[in-house]
Amino acid sequence: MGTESNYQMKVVKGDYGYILEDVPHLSDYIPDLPTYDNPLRSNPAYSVVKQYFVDMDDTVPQKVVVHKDSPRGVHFRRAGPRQKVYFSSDDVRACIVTCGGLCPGLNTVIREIVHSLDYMYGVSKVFGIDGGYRGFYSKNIITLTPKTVNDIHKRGGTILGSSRGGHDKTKIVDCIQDRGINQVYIIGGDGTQKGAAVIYEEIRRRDLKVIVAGIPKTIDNDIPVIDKSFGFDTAVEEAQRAINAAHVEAESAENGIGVVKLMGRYCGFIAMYATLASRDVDLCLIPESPFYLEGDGGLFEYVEKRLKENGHMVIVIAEGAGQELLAEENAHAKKEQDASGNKLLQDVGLWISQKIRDHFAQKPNMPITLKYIDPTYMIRAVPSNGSDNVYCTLLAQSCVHGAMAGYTGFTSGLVNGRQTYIPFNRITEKQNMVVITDRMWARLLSSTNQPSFLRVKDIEEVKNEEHPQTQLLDGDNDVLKKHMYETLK
Ligand SMILES: Nc1ncnc2c1ncn2[C@@H]1O[C@H](COP(=O)(O)OP(=O)(O)OP(=O)(O)O)[C@@H](O)[C@H]1O
Ligand SMILES: O=P(O)(O)OC[C@H]1O[C@](O)(CO)[C@@H](O)[C@@H]1O
Ligand SMILES: [Mg+2]
Repeated sequence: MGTESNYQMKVVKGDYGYILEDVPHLSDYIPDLPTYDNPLRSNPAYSVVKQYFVDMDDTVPQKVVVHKDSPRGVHFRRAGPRQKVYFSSDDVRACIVTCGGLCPGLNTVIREIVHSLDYMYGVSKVFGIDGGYRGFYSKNIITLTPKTVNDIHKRGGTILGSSRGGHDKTKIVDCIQDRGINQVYIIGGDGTQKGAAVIYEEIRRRDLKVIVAGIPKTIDNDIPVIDKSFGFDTAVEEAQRAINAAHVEAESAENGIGVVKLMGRYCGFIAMYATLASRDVDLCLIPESPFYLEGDGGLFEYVEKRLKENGHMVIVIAEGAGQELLAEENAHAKKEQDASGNKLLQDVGLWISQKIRDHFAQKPNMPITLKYIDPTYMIRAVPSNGSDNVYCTLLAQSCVHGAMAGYTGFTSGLVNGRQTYIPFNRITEKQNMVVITDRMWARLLSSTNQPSFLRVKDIEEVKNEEHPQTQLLDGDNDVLKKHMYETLK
């Protein structure tokens, strides 16, 4: 058994290759902290529940598919209430901030943090930060009570507002310190969690008894380690409406083509799942799977074939797909970024629609009718559905349990169906992407019957790589990921 630690993570090694990537705790840097009995112990609703409290040694494996001789592998700390807490209810001053793009479920998470703190831990001082990170130092804070947040889960967006950019570590931590805040709940995507890690480091440098806890939010599902992000199911469901409309339009015209653009800046999860859910989609294009238009095995050839076979077709395209083709065509276009430094994309939906129209304009015997639907912001702005509401509730409750128990520098996340605390650096070190040599993409290809657009060179590269086949299925194909990152840069 050995332990290595730094500010961000404590790695505990056990027998048979067991590794616990543990999260920091207040007691790592503040000695002799008082502890208190968890108020849930005397709460009639919970005290009768057998084993309601999580055992200190409970951990959750990152990989559940193992072989006879596999080492036990990486584990994360299991989330949930602990017998002892590191805050008395009256001492807690918590704040919540939402950053980055919108996502269904943000309001549910806010509501559930406020409710969990109050109903489970008797905490009444909870504040909202207005408009993302910059709100810490440029706006007044908002008081949140169970009553004021009671109905917010029925609305899309975030009642706190959100923003990109404006992360000023010193000003943010000064504000936290000046206002006596000791629990900071940060809801946001990969960029937000990077910002949370920076805040946590600064808090630790100043030796403050302040918890920094993240809740991963990303409609794109681009955060690694976790099973999926909240709002994703809602997005897939909402996308069905656009796909249905595209299908109805396409079916009603001779050689009708419906094109639907969905979100997914660097990864095509929404497009892939929306396609699998719909069954009306004939072609799904995602950033991870480069495609080409002309020639054998190209997109035009497939569109023509599909129209001849079926008389109509539906194309779903993720916004980040084909960006390298657009860049080639507009080599002189200015490379723009948003306030957080994210690359601003060109409209691939419009582009592909025009390319298809131009192609068929040269084929007078095959006139087409193409309708382009861009529902991207409509999908992001809806309230979360039932299953996402449950997911948001569990995430928020787990996060509050962890903070009260003194854990800090963590993101609350679902791993293999279990709530866990994940160190920030595991969440921020890379982005989750669709692995096109994985089973899920193969399932999509067999469902749509579209070409894979893989060139012989790509296939050879995968065949020749040193990893055994089973690792490809676990989604760890470094050769293809490297290729994808290079394409997307
Ligand atoms: N490396 C970083 N260090 C500190 N702050 C960061 C970093 N990257 C992003 N941020 C801050 O995090 C906030 C949100 O980042 P961003 O706009 O990239 O959205 P996100 O959290 O990734 O969500 P999404 O991409 O899903 O919309 C912004 O205020 C940004 O300034
Ligand atoms: O226009 P905005 O709000 O900056 O956000 C657009 C981006 O945000 C995301 O929804 C991620 O939050 C991406 O899919 C999209 O590219
Ligand atoms: Mg992001």
